[in-house]
Amino acid sequence: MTTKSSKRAGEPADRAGLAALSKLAIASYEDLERELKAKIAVLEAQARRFETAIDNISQGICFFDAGERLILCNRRYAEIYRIAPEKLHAGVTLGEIVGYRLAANTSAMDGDAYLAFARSVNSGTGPRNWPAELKDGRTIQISHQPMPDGGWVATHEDITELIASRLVMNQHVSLQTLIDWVPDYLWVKDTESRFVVANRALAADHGRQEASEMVGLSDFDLHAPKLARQFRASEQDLLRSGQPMIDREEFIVDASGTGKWLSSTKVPLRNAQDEIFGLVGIARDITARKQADDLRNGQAQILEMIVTNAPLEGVLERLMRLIESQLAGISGSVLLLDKDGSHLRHGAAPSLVKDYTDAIDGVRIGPKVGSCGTAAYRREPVIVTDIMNDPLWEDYRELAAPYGYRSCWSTPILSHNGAVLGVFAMYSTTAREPAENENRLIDFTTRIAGIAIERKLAEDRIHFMANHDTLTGLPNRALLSDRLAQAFVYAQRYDRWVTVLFIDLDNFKAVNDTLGHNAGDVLLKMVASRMVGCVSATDTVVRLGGDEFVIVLFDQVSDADIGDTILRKIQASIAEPVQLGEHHLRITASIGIATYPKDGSDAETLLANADAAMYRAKELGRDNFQFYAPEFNSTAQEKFFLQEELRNALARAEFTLSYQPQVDLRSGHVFAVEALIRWNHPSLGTISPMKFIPLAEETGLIVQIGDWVLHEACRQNKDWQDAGLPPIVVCVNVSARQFRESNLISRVVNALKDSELEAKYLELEVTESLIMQNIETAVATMNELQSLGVQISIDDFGTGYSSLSALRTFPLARLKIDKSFIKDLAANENDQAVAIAVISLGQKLNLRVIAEGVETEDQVAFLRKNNCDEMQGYHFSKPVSAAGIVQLLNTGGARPSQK
Ligand SMILES: Nc1nc2c(ncn2[C@@H]2O[C@@H]3COP(=O)(O)O[C@H]4[C@@H](O)[C@H](n5cnc6c(=O)[nH]c(N)nc65)O[C@@H]4COP(=O)(O)O[C@H]3[C@H]2O)c(=O)[nH]1
Repeated sequence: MTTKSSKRAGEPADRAGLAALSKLAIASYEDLERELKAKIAVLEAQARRFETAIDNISQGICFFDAGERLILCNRRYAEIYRIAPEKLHAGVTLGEIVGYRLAANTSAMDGDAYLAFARSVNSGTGPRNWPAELKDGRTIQISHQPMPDGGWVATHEDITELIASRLVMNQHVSLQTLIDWVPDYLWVKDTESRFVVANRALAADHGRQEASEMVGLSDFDLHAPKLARQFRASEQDLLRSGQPMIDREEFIVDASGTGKWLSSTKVPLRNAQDEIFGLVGIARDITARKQADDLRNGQAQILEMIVTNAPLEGVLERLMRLIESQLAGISGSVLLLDKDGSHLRHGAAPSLVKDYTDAIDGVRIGPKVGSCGTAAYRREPVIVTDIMNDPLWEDYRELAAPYGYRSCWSTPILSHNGAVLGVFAMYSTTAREPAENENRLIDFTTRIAGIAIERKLAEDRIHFMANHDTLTGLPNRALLSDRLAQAFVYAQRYDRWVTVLFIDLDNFKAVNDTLGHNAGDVLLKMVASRMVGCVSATDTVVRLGGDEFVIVLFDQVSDADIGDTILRKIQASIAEPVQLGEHHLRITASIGIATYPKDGSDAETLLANADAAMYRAKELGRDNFQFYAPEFNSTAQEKFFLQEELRNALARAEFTLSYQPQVDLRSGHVFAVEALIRWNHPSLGTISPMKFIPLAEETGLIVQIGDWVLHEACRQNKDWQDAGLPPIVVCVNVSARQFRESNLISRVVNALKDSELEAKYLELEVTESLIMQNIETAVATMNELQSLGVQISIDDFGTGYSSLSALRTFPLARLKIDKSFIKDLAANENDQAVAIAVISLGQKLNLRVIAEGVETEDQVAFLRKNNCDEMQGYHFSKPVSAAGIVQLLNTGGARPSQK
């Protein structure tokens, strides 16, 4: 414009100039045009680059002028809204574009609403961002920037996928969060058993801070190779078979070194094509439950051990192992109270160092004896949290120090009635107090240990009782066989002898019967302990039962020593006087001796032979000992033979009665006879009642035999009377067994009835010991007999231990001084004293007294001098036949009975 106006003003002045000017102008124009074209080319290149750039950005972009006309938009904008690009030329209005979008279903709202919204946005001065959700379901993020000239520029970005992936991301994040909250292990593994997903619990227990650190690891990175191989093998099986693994119990050791039991479930993962592409796993820590199960099972197992009498050491050791399996870093120990009640002995401590347990074995209980000795002393738990500082450990610290034991919690083990049986202790190598679960286990353990120990003690007691005599505490017959077997083995090995003494107390029965069982028991205990005192610790004193004892003398060089030493010692110690209440007595023994191997090479034979020797000693007057000789066995055989013969003797009428006269010492008249039985055996000849009456008592035949004697004596007496002889009393011996028979009275009545003898001519002789067996019944029986008119006398008086007060209540006619006191009457002051005492007792009780076994004139003189009423004995007459009595009565004269 400036160039054109200058050319018109200079034309009239210079045509050449004008031409030149024209040339110049043309030249300038061409330059200008060239210049402009160049500039346009540059601009066009820039615009192309701009358009190319705009067209190639991932966002849609559009420029609008103030009149809402499109200045420019890129290809992406057209794509986003699905509008043909040619429609989006410069100048097209926003309203038209909204129309295209409505048609393409790419508008977020209808046309007017959209225009109103766009204008309101554009009325602001600042940029705005919003997501527009198009009707076709996509989401477009729009950034709107108003321009100063009233137009605007906006970018449009299709964020549909982004949102979707964010959603996925969010889901993923929340899933991780979720599984991280789960206290169980959760994981997903690929087909190579590598972790793809893991939760925090799994990661943390395997030493990883973040769950993501587990991704890519395998079990070989977490566990020992063996365990990892197992896991891999089972997972590969699962992946191959497609079979899930449900609740399998697995043991692992985590990164802290703690062992854990897991209950694991693993399930294969399948894709849409049903192909397995991995597995998902969940594992729950069941260590606590497993421990509780183990505890329960262990407890059941231990109780079973207790019930089945497993050795106590085994039970306690199992118990210690059980509690140690429940607690980390704890060693258990049980100490048992020694029999002496003041020391603790090693019971079980499988995890304590042996040198240490040896050192404390036998520790004395007391107020300052570590934890255990003090706990037993105080009978209450003693919790020492630091051995190194606790005053209770002052004297024992050095023992524990080398092994690092720092705390020791001891609890006394008590019996059901509160007696201390031992101490249970838990040792820890850290100085601390027991935790709650440890306290529970202490309770549990002391209870179980108490049951086990008590049971063992009871079993020991039962075993002791089974093998020992309860009264004396001596081994019994059951243990005797064991001891003899041991003794034989020893004797064989070392070429020694074993000697068996069979000991039977003389007249013990009389003590028992007259002084009562308590006195008898005291005597037996005393004798037992005396015998134990006579032998060495390796020998055995056994009570067979009753008053029979056996002593096994081990390790004998020869039996020659025995007679001089031990035998006399035993005899003397048994015979030492004994004070039983008010009674002072002396008991003797008959002893039979048999020696292994010469008298028997097995227990049974040896004992039988010692027994036979003892019988021999009895036969030889008691209070002596006899060495076994083979012929003694014939005595035993003879006894057996006699017993058999005795059974037939009544039927074969082999019994007769002899009668021994009884004489009044003052008048010299026979006033009674004692009926004495005789057995006339066809081949053995006459057998003494001393021999067969005890056999008859043993077998019970005495009842029938005694009945026969009663009938025969009454019949004979009545015969004598019927023959015109002066009436006398017939005395019949009644044995203990007969006296106990409930029908004794009726038998007596029958005998009197059958013989028609008046009751006053019958006297029954009973022994003192017989009455004392059961005083009340005896007195009742005697009263009944007395009411029949039958007299009663006490035979063998002085040998028993009747108390005077009891004697007073007996309905007696006579006392008979035993012939053992009469025998040495002249020389023995003791016997004289007894005889005088019995005579004066009779006088005091208003009873007649008869002395039996009177053989000499001296004895008669003594008895007369001491006012004894009557006598019986060889001095006057031996027992004679019934005919002999007739003769005697006819010649010697008889005086009538006083009754
Ligand atoms: N050394 C000596 N002995 C004399 C003298 N005077 C009599 N004897 C004996 O002493 C025994 C007296 O009888 P026992 O003490 O009742 O002792 C009797 C009695 O306990 C028992 N016995 C005898 N017959 C019977 C009977 O029918 N029934 C019962 N149950 N026992 C009887 O047998 C025992 C022994 O009777 P036997 O051998 O007949 O012995 C009789 C008699 O022969 C004497 O001066 N010196």
